[in-house]
Amino acid sequence: MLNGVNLYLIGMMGVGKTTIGQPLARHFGYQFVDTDHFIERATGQSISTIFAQSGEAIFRQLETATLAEVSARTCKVIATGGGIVLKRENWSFLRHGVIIWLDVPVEVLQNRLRHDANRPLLHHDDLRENLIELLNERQALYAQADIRIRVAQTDTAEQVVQRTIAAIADACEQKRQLDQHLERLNAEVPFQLHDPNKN
Ligand SMILES: Nc1ncnc2c1ncn2[C@@H]1O[C@H](COP(=O)(O)OP(=O)(O)OP(=O)(O)O)[C@@H](O)[C@H]1O
Ligand SMILES: O=C(O)C1=C[C@@H](O)[C@@H](O)[C@H](O)C1
Ligand SMILES: [Mg+2]
Repeated sequence: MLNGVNLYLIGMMGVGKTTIGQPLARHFGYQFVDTDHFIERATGQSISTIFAQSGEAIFRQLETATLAEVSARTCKVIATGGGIVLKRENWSFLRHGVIIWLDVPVEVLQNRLRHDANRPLLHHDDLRENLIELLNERQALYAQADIRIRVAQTDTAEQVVQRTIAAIADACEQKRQLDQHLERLNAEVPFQLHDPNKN
């Protein structure tokens, strides 16, 4: 169905990109890659340590280099870092594949991330405000995805996976129909070259 085209999962910290990406990859017979994990393995440092010792700008450079490397390959489900949408350059890689936004309400994220100490951009003294601020900055960027999956408080990971698979199938079918329609149009109205000898 996908012909090797990569799937990119985008969205805020804690939306479930890593959790959903693994079963999604199994379903399509794809390999799962997580850009955060890739960076941690390549540098031998945790994301928190990279932020603390080298700063966010260096982390973002590593993130873009990682995205470039994995985008050169096919048959991947790629869980991206929550901030991947921030750099325009990253979109040229994301657009190589199908981009899926996992859209989860702030209240749900707040619950999931309450006890998480591994995300350097989270301030636990006012987690809710912090998440709202980040989301305000990024919402319009996430919305550029090809597919938006709205996840409710009660949705299990398995339900989200099944809904995502169905949405990908729909998107592929729409693309197939559009291609077929364009092919028919091309056959009906052949492109005519201008003949300079005819007035
Ligand atoms: N549908 C779900 N229902 C309940 N819990 C979930 C669901 N999806 C993910 N979780 C839980 O939420 C937490 C965050 O999920 P995960 O680490 O997959 O998010 P992420 O998008 O990869 O975050 P990050 O951008 O920080 O890497 C995990 O503890 C995970 O088990
Ligand atoms: O939302 C973000 O900017 C981040 C999300 C995480 O996945 C990591 O990539 C890092 O903590 C930054
Ligand atoms: Mg993750």
